[in-house]
Amino acid sequence: MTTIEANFDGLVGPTHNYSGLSFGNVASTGNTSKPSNPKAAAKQGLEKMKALADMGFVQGVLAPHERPHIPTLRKLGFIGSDSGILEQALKQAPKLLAAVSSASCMWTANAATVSPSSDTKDGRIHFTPANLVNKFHRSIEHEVTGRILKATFSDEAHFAHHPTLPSVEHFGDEGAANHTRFASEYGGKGIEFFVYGMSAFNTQNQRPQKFPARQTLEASQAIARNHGLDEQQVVFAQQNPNVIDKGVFHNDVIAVGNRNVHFYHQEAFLDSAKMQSDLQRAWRFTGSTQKLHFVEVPSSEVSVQECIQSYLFNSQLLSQSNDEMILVVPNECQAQPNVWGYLQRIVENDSPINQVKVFDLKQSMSNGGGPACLRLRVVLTDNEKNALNQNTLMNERLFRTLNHWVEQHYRDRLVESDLSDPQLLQESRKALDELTQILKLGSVYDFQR
Ligand SMILES: NCCC[C@H](NC(=O)CCC(=O)O)C(=O)O
Repeated sequence: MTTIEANFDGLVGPTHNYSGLSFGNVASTGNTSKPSNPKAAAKQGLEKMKALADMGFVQGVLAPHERPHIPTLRKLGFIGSDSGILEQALKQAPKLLAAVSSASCMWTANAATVSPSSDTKDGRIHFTPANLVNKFHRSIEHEVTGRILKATFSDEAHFAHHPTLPSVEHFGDEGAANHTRFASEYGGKGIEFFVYGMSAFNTQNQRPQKFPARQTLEASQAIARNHGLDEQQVVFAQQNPNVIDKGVFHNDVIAVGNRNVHFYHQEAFLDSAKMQSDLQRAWRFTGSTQKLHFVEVPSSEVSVQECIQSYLFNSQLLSQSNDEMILVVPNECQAQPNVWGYLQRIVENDSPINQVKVFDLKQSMSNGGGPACLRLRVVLTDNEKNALNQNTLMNERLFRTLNHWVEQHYRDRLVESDLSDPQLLQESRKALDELTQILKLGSVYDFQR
């Protein structure tokens, strides 16, 4: 039996736009009100998915959500027809309209935390959709995310779906963006590594001062319990509050792990030495005979600022074979001489990273979402892979179908005032209705129920 790691990328939705909704995410606030190109955004994402599928990786697609989300506007007191509601919302609360129109579910690293079956007590894969409570526009994602995950991984013999944690700051949960798994082989015993921004109940602990800590220790602990993980294989580490204050709003902006490699910045963690010794202890527990590699990038070579601008660590670290790893980076890394120089050296040196592959993801990057933000990792055995919804897996045919679908339904320019256009709502619903047929998801959207 072979066990692999699949990537499920979020397909960019038809309302992708720049509304500056994410305080603490400097790309989001820095690009507020710039015109977006949803068509180009969706195509850039599809190109990455197809390239990974062509390289032999299992690549899945997660559908975007219905936006603008009229049910949320109704909940907040807007009444009447859909087009009347959009018009009133634009007049009375344009920022709210922007929030319920965001295509932010594209960043599926925030969709859920996933624990592979070899880590869990009942031998099933466990999913917990993230409550994303720190940002209103993202806090409305989890219900439909849960439905889409269930429509993709429906077989209860293999897949367990948990409800989200309580939607309050104390249990702020941002999903896999703050979670990494280490294991010598995907199918072996692994370490689940949870990184948090603050402890909610222990107010004496250090916290960021300027920007919010989106993930709490208490949320991570609850997920580890719910997923039935062995205490000895779980490590919790605190993010450095100072880097959160510089704009590292998720840990996956400053660290990435795969199998026996942890690639991270010197300033990523509050206590780097403790992070290393805790991981080493858990690594011994897994019984692995391999070495656990710590590839720490010093501030003298690449600054935190350069990491945030280039998204060096928001890369996908992928195993091409047992001893070859490839790093998938956004082309912003080429524009930063220190970062690009570092990447040249790392592939030449005898580090476990042997190859770098560059993608143009500018549309998503301008909202602070790089290659790693766009994907949710799911470790799968052969049986689990066969049990999931096969219509969501990327191949030549699905790539062609989805490109054609984007061509037909997406606009190539969107500004904030377009969000109240009733035509945009109709276009999006029509597109999504078709998409649920392409991916055979059933009726996952409110407008279909
Ligand atoms: N993992 C990357 C997530 C990026 C996402 N950006 C946004 O939602 C920006 C949306 C806007 O500003 O229009 C966030 O901050 O959660």
